[in-house]
Amino acid sequence: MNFCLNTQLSFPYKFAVVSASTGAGKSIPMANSVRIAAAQMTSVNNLAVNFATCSRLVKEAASAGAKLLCFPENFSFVGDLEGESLKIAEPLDGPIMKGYCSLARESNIWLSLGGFQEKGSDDAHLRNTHVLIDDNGNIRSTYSKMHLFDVDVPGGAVYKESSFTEAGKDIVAVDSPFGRLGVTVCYDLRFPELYQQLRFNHDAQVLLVPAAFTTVTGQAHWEILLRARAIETQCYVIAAAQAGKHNDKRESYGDTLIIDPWGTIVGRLSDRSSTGITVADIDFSLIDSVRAKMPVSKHRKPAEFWNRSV
Ligand SMILES: O=C(O)CNC(=O)[C@H](CS)NC(=O)CCC(=O)C(=O)O
Repeated sequence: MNFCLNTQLSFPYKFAVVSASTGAGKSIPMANSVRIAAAQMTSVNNLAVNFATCSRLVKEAASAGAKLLCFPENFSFVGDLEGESLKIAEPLDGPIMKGYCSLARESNIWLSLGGFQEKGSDDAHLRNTHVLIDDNGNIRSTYSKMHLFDVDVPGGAVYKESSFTEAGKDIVAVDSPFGRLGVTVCYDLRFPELYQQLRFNHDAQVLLVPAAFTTVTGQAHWEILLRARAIETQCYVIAAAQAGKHNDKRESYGDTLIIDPWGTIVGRLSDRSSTGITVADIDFSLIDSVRAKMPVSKHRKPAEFWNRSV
């Protein structure tokens, strides 16, 4: 086993990051860290095709030593026509989710499924639900997207997510081998208060932001927003993205990113429109050192400070 030494200069002081390599070119995570991966894909309106893609990416992630693979919003289906998503929406104990639970169990890997079309409270609505599955195939948490994308994208399409989707109301943070995960979806990214809650009231260390950003807004805002969330919360951010043309009407920006708590991009695919994975090690000592050197949790004003009558 040989050791490769790479010194990360992104922090205000030099520190050596030593990662062991197996000699076969595959490094293994440092002592106080764990390997994760984020997937990028172009989901289509075919459940079996998307499941096959996800299965292939799971194998890639597992062979890279990742213990968690994060998939983007709409991983299992992107509708072509109006209402197609509603037709395939299922409950969490339906065949679609059962298939992904088996995939997690058989591959011995945790899966973050960034936006499952979960059957809603009536036939006209679904929930856009982020499902976290452990490596035994058990559902560990579900979070339904809180902020719905009702937006007239400048120079792009008009979206009305609330016309077919019910908004979630619950903030979800869950303990895992990858730290305490703050669970969100896509458009939530634009609402910093959710991430402030996840960090400061729910002790999140790693924020999950699976998405299907439009090409117009992705070009303008995707990386900036993600790096801002990582910096202001001092958390890792794992942002698995839909990429490329889903059909003749819909295209996603892509650019799957993994960002460390200092705001440094530590994972990215070279082609933001390709299908594949990017891998990074969650370094818990980096989270602790960033937070110790810049104790924003001690410096921030309490809620009552802002609500006081002046
Ligand atoms: O369509 C679905 O099934 C799931 N929902 C989505 O993918 C929605 C559109 S309806 N997309 C976004 O939220 C993109 C946000 C975005 O692009 C931004 O915030 O800039």
